[in-house]
Amino acid sequence: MAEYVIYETVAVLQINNPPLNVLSHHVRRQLMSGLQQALQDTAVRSIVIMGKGQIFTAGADVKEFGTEKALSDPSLPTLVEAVAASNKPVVTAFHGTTLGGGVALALASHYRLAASSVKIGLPEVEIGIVPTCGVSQRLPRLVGLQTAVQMIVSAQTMSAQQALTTGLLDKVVSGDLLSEAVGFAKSVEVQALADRRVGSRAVPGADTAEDVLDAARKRLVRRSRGAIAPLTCLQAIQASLLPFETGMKREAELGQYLWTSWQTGALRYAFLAERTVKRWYLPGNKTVNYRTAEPLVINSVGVLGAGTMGVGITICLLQAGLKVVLIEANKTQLDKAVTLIQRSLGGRSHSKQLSHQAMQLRATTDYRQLGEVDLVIEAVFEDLALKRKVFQQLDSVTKPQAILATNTSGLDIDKIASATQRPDKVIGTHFFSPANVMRLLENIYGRHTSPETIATAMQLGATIGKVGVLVGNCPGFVGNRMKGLNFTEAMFLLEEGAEPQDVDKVLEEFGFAMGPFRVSDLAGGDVHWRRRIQAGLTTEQGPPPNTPLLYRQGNRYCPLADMLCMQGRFGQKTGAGWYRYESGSRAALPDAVVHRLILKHRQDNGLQRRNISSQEIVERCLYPLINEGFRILEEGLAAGPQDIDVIFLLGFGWPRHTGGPMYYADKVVGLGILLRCLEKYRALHPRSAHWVPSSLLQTMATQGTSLTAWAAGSRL
Ligand SMILES: CCCCCCCCCCCCC[C@H](O)CC(=O)SCCNC(=O)CCNC(=O)[C@H](O)C(C)(C)COP(=O)(O)OP(=O)(O)OC[C@H]1O[C@@H](n2cnc3c(N)ncnc32)[C@H](O)[C@@H]1OP(=O)(O)O
Ligand SMILES: NC(=O)c1ccc[n+]([C@@H]2O[C@H](COP(=O)([O-])OP(=O)(O)OC[C@H]3O[C@@H](n4cnc5c(N)ncnc54)[C@H](O)[C@@H]3O)[C@@H](O)[C@H]2O)c1
Repeated sequence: MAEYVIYETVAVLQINNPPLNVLSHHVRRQLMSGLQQALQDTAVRSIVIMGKGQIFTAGADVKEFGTEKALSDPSLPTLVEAVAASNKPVVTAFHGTTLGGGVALALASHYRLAASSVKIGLPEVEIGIVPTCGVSQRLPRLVGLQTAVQMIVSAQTMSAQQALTTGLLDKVVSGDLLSEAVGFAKSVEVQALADRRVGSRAVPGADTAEDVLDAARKRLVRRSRGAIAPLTCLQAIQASLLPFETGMKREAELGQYLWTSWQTGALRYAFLAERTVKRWYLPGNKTVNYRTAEPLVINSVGVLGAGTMGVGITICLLQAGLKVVLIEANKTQLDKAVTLIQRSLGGRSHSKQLSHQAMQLRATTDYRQLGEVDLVIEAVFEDLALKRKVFQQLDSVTKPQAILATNTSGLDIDKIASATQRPDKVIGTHFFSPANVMRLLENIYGRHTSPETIATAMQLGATIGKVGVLVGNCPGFVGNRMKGLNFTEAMFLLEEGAEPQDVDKVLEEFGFAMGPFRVSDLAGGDVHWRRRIQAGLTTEQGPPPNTPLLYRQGNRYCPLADMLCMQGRFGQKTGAGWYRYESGSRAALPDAVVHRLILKHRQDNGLQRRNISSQEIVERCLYPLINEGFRILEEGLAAGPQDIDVIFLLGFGWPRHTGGPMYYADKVVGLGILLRCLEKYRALHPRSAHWVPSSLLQTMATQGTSLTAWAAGSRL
């Protein structure tokens, strides 16, 4: 709702729609009637618009998008233009987070003032729409093209000081916002409004417009990777160079184009899915959930193993203000890790300038130092016997109530837990590389993991700024189990005629930040090699005795990745993998050694080379992965498709404008087409079981049920 209060000659319209004052239809209706009342009331000489509670407003109600309510009268564009047309000065006063439609209201107003706490942003591009309601036309006129591009195309937020400097704000106040706003409104009641109407101004610095727009266009073409919103938003900003009314028409056209594109649906789904997975429950037992299970308080954490992951995990924990005890068996590695951690926290090692966070780190080779920690995250080599040994040690050195978590990429949580006397306190906390950058935390519960331990791991994720997703225990869990098939098929494509750079290029054009072979080189090919050795698929010397080269454990098998690892080509960490890397550079350069290895492998095994289309590369690399997602839902190892999609959006760089693998299958490909495609490849590749369609998918495709509808009833 919106409240209407008169302060002498000032009418104050206060949005009151907790928690985020979003501009839902009922709020818009009340704002509009309040505005009309103020305009008709002759005693009223100025109007203030502001918000009650934590923030001014998070903008339009995203949950109304795609429903009639979003455009129900008064739509947001109508309300905003009514403010712009006011013949009484309108002052918008904002505080806290102010986003989207809230900025539109402010730009249509004659004056803008804000509390110093304000954070101003235009996240529309992130949900695949143009910031319409005049934002793309008025903002450049107020702050110039460069700043408008940064705010609209890159969704960069602005602080109060920046907003004042750029001219977005007229005043920053530190006292009581309401009284400051009323006082300010009174002070401008006699001012002329003509030059206060932002739409009537020219865009400052228009003479360099083409350079600014060109530079932005070049950057976006490189970075958009199939997402249409950023370039469309840039076109809308470009229209601000036209006369205002012409520009407004162009903005509406471009707004309609994105509003009706499938990508905005996918981006909105991704936004809401990240929030939905926070409301976790145990698949198969809804009584255990985020409301019923109480997390333990965690103040100090032990990290075991100071390698690639241990370092990233430690940085996250320290940045969240937790105390960390870092244990590493190899003293040289430990010292290297401490230097890396201190550097990334902004301090220099061995100097008084260590940041406060870095001071919370204790690094040692002595396990006994873990005696007082509340939780331990183990990140030693991916070896089940070794992990069971260290969990036994942890069981004896840590306090009985401490939680023991493992960062394994896919080993059996129950097997690790059974090495301890406290399997109820053992859980998988699977970070993604680089652990201090990737926002995902895949939490894996075992057969005995208690609700309290699950709640603690989920809370830990939120504390360190990660999005926690709860999944069940199976080889590779959800992420790596599905991703493994993407990599398996990518290697088969090499046997059949492609080069690593061909496959990576197609998947990067599809929208992935990196293709499967570049990702393998980043994470280290040895991690998954250790897993294949653990699974008995290969050995450090090659195929296990009496095992065919191209067929293992009942399935077609490609040994190319093993061959690279046997040569010590683990990727970036060894300077060569599927690509070669010049020293100090992360640029992946095609490598003749790999080309020759693939050629020889084909010749030695009578594998015919053929041309492979981009469409086939997309289908072969993504559809088995999606099919495996359906199997995971069937097995009850994930609560819903959102959980799987968030894992891929935040853990594997799945292109956000396609919503994630399950949404993409459901809304873009179509389950019927997906099923037929799986059946086609099943016939072509009978020795790969991953082409057998999941029965859940078959049921849905034949019954014409959508996955979203299937999942809708299941969330808490
Ligand atoms: C065919 C005809 C075509 C006509 C074409 C054009 C018509 C145009 C008509 C509309 C014009 C719109 C114009 C305007 O420019 C558009 C916008 O304003 S778009 C919205 C912009 N705002 C956002 O994207 C908000 C993003 N939100 C956030 O970044 C964060 O939520 C936050 C505000 C920073 C708060 O963060 P947190 O404190 O961490 O809280 P959560 O994120 O967990 O959120 C809590 C809760 O609130 C829900 N929520 C958040 N924002 C919105 C929102 N804008 N609308 C609705 N709901 C929102 C969130 O989902 C959580 O919900 P829960 O999961 O608890 O149910
Ligand atoms: N690298 C990735 O992309 C990635 C991503 C997610 C999960 N993981 C998992 O995280 C774990 C660690 O992987 P990593 O890439 O950081 O490996 P790594 O080889 O970089 O580091 C492992 C570290 O553990 C140390 N160590 C070994 N045995 C120890 C012991 N008994 N006590 C203390 N320290 C010991 C080693 O000296 C080494 O420094 C593995 O289980 C891996 O599967 C890795």
